[in-house]
Amino acid sequence: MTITGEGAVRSRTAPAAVVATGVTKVYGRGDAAVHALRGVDVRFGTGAFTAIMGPSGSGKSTLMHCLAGLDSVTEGEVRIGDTDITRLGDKRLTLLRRERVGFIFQAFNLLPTLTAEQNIRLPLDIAGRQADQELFDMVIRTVGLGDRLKHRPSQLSGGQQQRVAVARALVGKPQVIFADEPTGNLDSRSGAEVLSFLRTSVRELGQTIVMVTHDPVAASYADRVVFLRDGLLVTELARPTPQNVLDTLLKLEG
Ligand SMILES: Nc1ncnc2c1ncn2[C@@H]1O[C@H](COP(=O)(O)OP(=O)(O)OP(=O)(O)O)[C@@H](O)[C@H]1O
Repeated sequence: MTITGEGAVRSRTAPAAVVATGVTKVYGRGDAAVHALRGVDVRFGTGAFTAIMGPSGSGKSTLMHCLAGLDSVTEGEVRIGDTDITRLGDKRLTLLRRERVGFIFQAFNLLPTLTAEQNIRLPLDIAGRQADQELFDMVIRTVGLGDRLKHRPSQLSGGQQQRVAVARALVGKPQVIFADEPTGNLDSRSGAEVLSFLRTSVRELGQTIVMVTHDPVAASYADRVVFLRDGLLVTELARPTPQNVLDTLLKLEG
């Protein structure tokens, strides 16, 4: 496989932000057991934008939840930086998620009674951390929310709400952001805005992003796409385009 392009090279050569080794996940027991992940080895380079794709039921969400410490692994190891998160107790895992990981979900998960600005600052407030004002201002500028900071979520469009959620994930300077179908609830124009913003945060802030998506266009914003089938990582693409992502998916589904 030919790998060219700055982001694609960085995704392979940069020190890893997240590494999964031999990750298996079995839900249930006996006859009812579902082998959602069957031994996944994958690394995500620092400052790279990686998409996880695969047919329905291939294990994308399970993998993301295991990588983010939202679900336990059955076997294997997941490292975020130099921490093996599979060995952490609940308390330290909660702290690690709060301090070192950012999340963006399909449902924007904003608190309706707080303004956009309060939502953006909430994770820092909960962690008792001060926002880095320079970063905060830059994120607000880049995300184009300057005149919307005092609005509540119900007064914002879907695209603006998701941009608030992205800003909220970024201002904590997390080691990695996990995004689960971040454009799943958006029309294509708003989706493109959110994805461009994610790309900018990778390019300009060196943010590491791991995104699960069904959408070949969304995946084409990433530096690299890894593909799952039946709980195994089967192939990957560097410098993805909507067309080569779609072709790869069709092959996997065929
Ligand atoms: N809590 C659970 N209990 C039992 N089985 C589960 C659970 N969560 C997921 N699974 C099963 O694990 C497999 C992988 O599911 P997962 O949601 O990770 O796939 P996915 O690739 O994200 O799917 P989709 O694209 O449809 O969202 C599926 O067979 C699913 O039915």
